Amino acid sequence: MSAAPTVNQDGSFLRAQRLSRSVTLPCAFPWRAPERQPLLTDLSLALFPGERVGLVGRSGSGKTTLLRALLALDRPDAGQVTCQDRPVRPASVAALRWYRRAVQFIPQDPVSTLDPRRTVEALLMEPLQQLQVPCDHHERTRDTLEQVGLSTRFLRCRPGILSGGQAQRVAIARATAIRPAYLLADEPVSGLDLPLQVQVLDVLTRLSREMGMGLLLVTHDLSVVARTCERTLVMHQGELVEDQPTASLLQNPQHPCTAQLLDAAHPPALFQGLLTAP
Ligand SMILES: Nc1ncnc2c1ncn2[C@@H]1O[C@H](COP(=O)(O)OP(=O)(O)OP(=O)(O)O)[C@@H](O)[C@H]1O
Repeated sequence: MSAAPTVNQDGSFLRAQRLSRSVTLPCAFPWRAPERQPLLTDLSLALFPGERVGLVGRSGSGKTTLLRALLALDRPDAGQVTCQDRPVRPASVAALRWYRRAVQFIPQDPVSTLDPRRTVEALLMEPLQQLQVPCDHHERTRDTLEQVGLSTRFLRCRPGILSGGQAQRVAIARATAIRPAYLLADEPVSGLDLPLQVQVLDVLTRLSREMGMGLLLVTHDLSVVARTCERTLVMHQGELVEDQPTASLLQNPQHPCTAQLLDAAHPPALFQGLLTAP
């Protein structure tokens, strides 16, 4: 397990305060004033060290927009993101290196981000080199591959020969090799079949426990957070409408949109052993 990360004054690791962001919609009529569409409205949240938190909401509710603000990929119109008592906003690669070491990201369809020309070893070494992580990069690469349940014989392979589940594990290993204090994952299991979803979620949970790593898991599927997350946030039309321990949220949803998500949640496979450790 890594050393406890430095936190904000309020004990949180990552904090968003009153974030707002809107975009101007294209208008077909030049005589009309352009309309603004709010994407995030006065949104605040705090993520604590080692916590596994789900961020759910229907398609278009603003989850990815929030994630991009938390990752300093977009600048909000108002509000601030703070990590380790330092403001986080878009900046040069060098200026954000400290933050990229602390907070890593798994994008939607992470397998498509693996360069097919490179070996698994080169893919895992890349973030360690780019972020100048002070450790033996070969040793870290081997350890991380084993942590995600893959043999080191895969080091010499290229992504093309890996199965979907193996490639997904390599993508997770790329994000966790630097030992981030927090991992933000955008729909990391969408597009996988159910047994593979379970496998990948269990790898993420185990890594979070073993490394003391916090996890923000974005999904529209409540059964995914039921299996993985202790706390769940619900977004609706750019606002945070619920923030509850996952168990109480599932038993007693407060917002109509949470109830709708619950109705649409995946059939029982992922709910089996609900809220018990995988
Ligand atoms: N740059 C942009 N310009 C215009 N509209 C945008 C822009 N970025 C996002 N949107 C709109 O903002 C809303 C929120 O989008 P966002 O991708 O954050 O939702 P989401 O909850 O992640 O959806 P999904 O689950 O489908 O990925 C959507 O209506 C989207 O069309």
